Amino acid sequence: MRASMAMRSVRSALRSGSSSSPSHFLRRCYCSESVPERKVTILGAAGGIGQPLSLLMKINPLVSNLALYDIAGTPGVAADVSHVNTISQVAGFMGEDQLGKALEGSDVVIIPAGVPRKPGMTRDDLFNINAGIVKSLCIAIAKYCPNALVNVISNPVNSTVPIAAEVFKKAGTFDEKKLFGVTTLDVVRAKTFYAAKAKVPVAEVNVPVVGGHAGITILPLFSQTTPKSNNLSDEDIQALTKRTQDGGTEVVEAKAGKGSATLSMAYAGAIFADACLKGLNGVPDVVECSYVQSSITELPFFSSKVRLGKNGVEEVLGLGPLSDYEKEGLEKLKPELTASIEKGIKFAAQS
Ligand SMILES: NC(=O)C1=CN([C@@H]2O[C@H](COP(=O)(O)OP(=O)(O)OC[C@H]3O[C@@H](n4cnc5c(N)ncnc54)[C@H](O)[C@@H]3O)[C@@H](O)[C@H]2O)C=CC1
Ligand SMILES: O=C([O-])CC(=O)C(=O)O
Repeated sequence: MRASMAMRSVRSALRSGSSSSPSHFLRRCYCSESVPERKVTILGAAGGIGQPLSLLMKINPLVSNLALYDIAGTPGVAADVSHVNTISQVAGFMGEDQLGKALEGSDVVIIPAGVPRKPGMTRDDLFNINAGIVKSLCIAIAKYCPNALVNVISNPVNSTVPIAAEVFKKAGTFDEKKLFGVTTLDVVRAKTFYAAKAKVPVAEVNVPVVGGHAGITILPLFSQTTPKSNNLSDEDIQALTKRTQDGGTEVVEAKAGKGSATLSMAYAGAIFADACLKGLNGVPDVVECSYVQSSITELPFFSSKVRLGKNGVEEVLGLGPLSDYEKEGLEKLKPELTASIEKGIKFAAQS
């Protein structure tokens, strides 16, 4: 009796677009309902994010094939993850000559490849190394799985997504509906910090986070939070905004030279990839924030809520009503975000 109730709730979670519920996400690993075959490839799978993300994708029942690629270390990660008794088949790929095989037939490619920050660095300080890594991986994506949805995690996301777009344009495969910068961790943080401050159940909290993914370009819209709390002052909202903007730095400093967020990022990346898979599978009303090609502001790339569907982005949703504080934050972020976008485009054009 209890088992059949559990299966019913698992099945309804599979159908529903509420991809952000952690309990649904974990319970679904016991589900055997038939869903389309889907291949997910992780590029950078042996890294700090890549390993836990590989595990989380292994327990996602929407995944039938999981390809784990890195320049080193993937045989061990793949062997380890492959012993988890869930339905997906796992294969490890190592080195550039195996990249094509890792990508072939992929529906969703997740890119956490690249170097992370150390204390004192900005995300933009990673540009010189990560821009080239993302570029070369995107050249391979254009060749081997041009129709895949691409989830870019590698920083600086504000620039690496425009780089990916330029690579795909050059290859003639660009589809703006299929390219995403993963900003889910900003949403995850905003929800966590807000729930703790407002003393509301964290699982019920929703906060859109718009703009980009670095410092002041991260703009949480706490005025649109649900459930609404009336016990927070303007100062509280400003402090929550700042903490969300500095969330990455908080982790970088706490790790004291041993990298940046990996576990919470793997969780966030798994939520976003799950939302992409649900959209591909035709689940209605799947909405997540993501950094995409956009016309909701004058900036060519912008993060906002997007509705995901069978072809990727179905609709880029508008910003909704903003408080005066958020309007000010929006204007302040535009010059930095514009410069990061231009830097990415210029790099792709020159290299
Ligand atoms: N979008 C977001 O919210 C977040 C983004 N990040 C970013 O994610 C990236 C990865 O972070 P970590 O996993 O902590 O770093 P890490 O150094 O632990 O792992 C990176 C992995 O990428 C691999 N790699 C390097 N070049 C590669 C290539 N050409 N092809 C395939 N794999 C390659 C490395 O071998 C390594 O295993 C960083 O750029 C970091 O800033 C981190 C946290 C949050
Ligand atoms: O802060 C970093 O370098 C990693 C990152 O993007 C985040 O944790 O949001």
